[in-house]
Amino acid sequence: MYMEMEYLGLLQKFLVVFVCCALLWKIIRYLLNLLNMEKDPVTVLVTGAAGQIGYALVPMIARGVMLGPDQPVILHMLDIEPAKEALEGVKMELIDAAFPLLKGVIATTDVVEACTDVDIAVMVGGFPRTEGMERRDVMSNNVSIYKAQASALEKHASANCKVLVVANPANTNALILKEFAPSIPDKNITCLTRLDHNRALGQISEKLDVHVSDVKNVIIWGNHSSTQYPDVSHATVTTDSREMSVSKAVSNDQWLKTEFIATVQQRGAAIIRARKLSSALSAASSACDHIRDWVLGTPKGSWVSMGVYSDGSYGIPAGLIYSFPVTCEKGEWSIVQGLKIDEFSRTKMDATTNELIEEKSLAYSCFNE
Ligand SMILES: NC(=O)c1ccc[n+]([C@@H]2O[C@H](COP(=O)([O-])OP(=O)(O)OC[C@H]3O[C@@H](n4cnc5c(N)ncnc54)[C@H](O)[C@@H]3O)[C@@H](O)[C@H]2O)c1
Ligand SMILES: O=C(O)C[C@H](O)C(=O)O
Repeated sequence: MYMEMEYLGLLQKFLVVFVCCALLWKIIRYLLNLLNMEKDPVTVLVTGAAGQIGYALVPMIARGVMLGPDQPVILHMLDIEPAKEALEGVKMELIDAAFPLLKGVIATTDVVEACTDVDIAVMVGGFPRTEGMERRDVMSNNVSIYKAQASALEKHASANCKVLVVANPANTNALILKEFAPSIPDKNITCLTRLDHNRALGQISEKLDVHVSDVKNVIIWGNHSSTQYPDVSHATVTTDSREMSVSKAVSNDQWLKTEFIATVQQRGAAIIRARKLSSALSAASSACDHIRDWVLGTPKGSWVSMGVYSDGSYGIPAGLIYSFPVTCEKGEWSIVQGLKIDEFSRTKMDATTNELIEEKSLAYSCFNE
């Protein structure tokens, strides 16, 4: 009898220990889950946020289109005094949309407040060219805007802040920003040519009547302007699980060398003619593609186009922000090396280089104004 009671007591103790351990394990798993679920928020600055691209872009960022569906974000939106009320309206809408990933919103006209602790800066605000305006006046205005914003980013943004310039002239604005933010690494300053890249994919997919995701490895070389060179000589298309070159699939060199190039080069102008406004939803979506691939990496076997600081690759002078084919891994881009450049491509790449050299010297001539 005594033995039996001792046995029951032991069993009871064992059960209590077992239940406690199970509970403890559940609590540990719950805490681990919590840790895994909640990444630290990334702070994203959008300048010119009250404008058209800004209005399309900020909800995409808040929905996770730019940084992924599990990445919380804090949005900093900057615009100028005349757009202050409209900017407040955008903030109200962001709050009303109740985005689960959106952990905070600042809407401000103060460049220092906007740039503080920013991890990613998307520079959409700038001075547009209006009818009858001289290129020099446009450049001079952009120099003063990008000079001030570069200094604020340099002093107040996160140490490894990644910058994407969208506002035109995008390549040269990015170069100005680089010049006035010397402590931001060259590799962190880029400009948007992904829209042109996506336009080139779109044109090929329409021509071949295939889905756009079946086409890859087009290249935009050079400036985000009508001198850019959309190049399909290394592009491929996959149909019925077979990959073949775009030039073979299209089988119309004349079209590829004339109409296709001109359509991509002039697409921005065609949209302005049609909408009486420049592209906004496609620009915003492409800006998300640019940052997403830069931060999270490009898919294996494919590249994208980014305006980056030239290191002299493919004979493009170092010191220009030029669009190259790049792959991205672990938050770093690298220019795709070793592609064969024929004479036709060389001529086109040089033409857009020359335009960028001219823009650079115009910008530098405004530095001391
Ligand atoms: N790289 C590309 O692929 C691409 C594509 C489309 C448009 N763009 C360019 O993007 C820019 C924006 O286009 P949009 O249609 O949104 O123009 P928009 O005029 O609708 O908006 C621009 C916004 O920038 C603001 N702004 C002006 N100066 C500013 C400053 N100093 N600081 C902060 N904000 C400022 C304006 O108040 C305005 O709200 C233009 O320069 C356009 O040409 C580039
Ligand atoms: O704003 C423009 O001039 C056009 C824009 O850069 C675009 O490519 O759609």
